[in-house]
Amino acid sequence: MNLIEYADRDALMLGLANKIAGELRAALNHNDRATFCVPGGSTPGPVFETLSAVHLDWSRVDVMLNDERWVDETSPRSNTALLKRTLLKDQAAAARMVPLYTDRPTPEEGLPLLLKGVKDALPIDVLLLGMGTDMHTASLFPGADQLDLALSDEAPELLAMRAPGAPEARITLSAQALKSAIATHLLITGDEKRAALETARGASAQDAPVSLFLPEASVHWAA
Ligand SMILES: O=C1O[C@H](COP(=O)(O)O)[C@@H](O)[C@H](O)[C@H]1O
Repeated sequence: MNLIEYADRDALMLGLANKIAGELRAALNHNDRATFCVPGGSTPGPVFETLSAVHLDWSRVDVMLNDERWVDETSPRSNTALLKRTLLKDQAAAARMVPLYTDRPTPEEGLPLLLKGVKDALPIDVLLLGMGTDMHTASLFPGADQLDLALSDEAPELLAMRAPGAPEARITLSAQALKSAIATHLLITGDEKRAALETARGASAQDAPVSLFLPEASVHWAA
């Protein structure tokens, strides 16, 4: 694990956005298209805002969420709506979004309609992950109903997920799909998440799903 500590959150968000932009540019130099896989939640907004103004050939970038809450875009909990508001505008409006939500009552019913788009976008070039204080990442939650399958080598690329710590049903990329990434970054802020990171380093993937990604990840932290 490569832990990078920043003087403050502004420096973190700017530094991480610049690093990701460089990695996307490098991927586009070698391939026709690049896949950028991103978290939702409350933390990454400023990174997305900075990236949205960066000049690169966004028309060749596929942007895909790590996971989505099964709510439509009118909900303040929609990761898709967050992404449209903060990243997919300005220069980055030209990027292609890979949907992780469709208007069906449950993720099980929606998943077959989304799977091909996800498969076509894999492997991931640049993976940005978030983490909850419970050490979940994407929607790989400790105690989730399909966690064993999602962490296994037999997992499909996309799974429905329900967990005691998650208020609504979810859809998530499996660990294997996320681990296809060439570059992996974990974005965390605050003392509580820093303490959770230290706990995760010595914990199993069942107890701390984020631990699975730490060996390859650059972890970006500011208080
Ligand atoms: O529910 C989610 O939570 C995590 C962490 O979110 P944060 O609000 O603590 O930043 C996020 O990475 C994930 O994509 C999201 O669905």
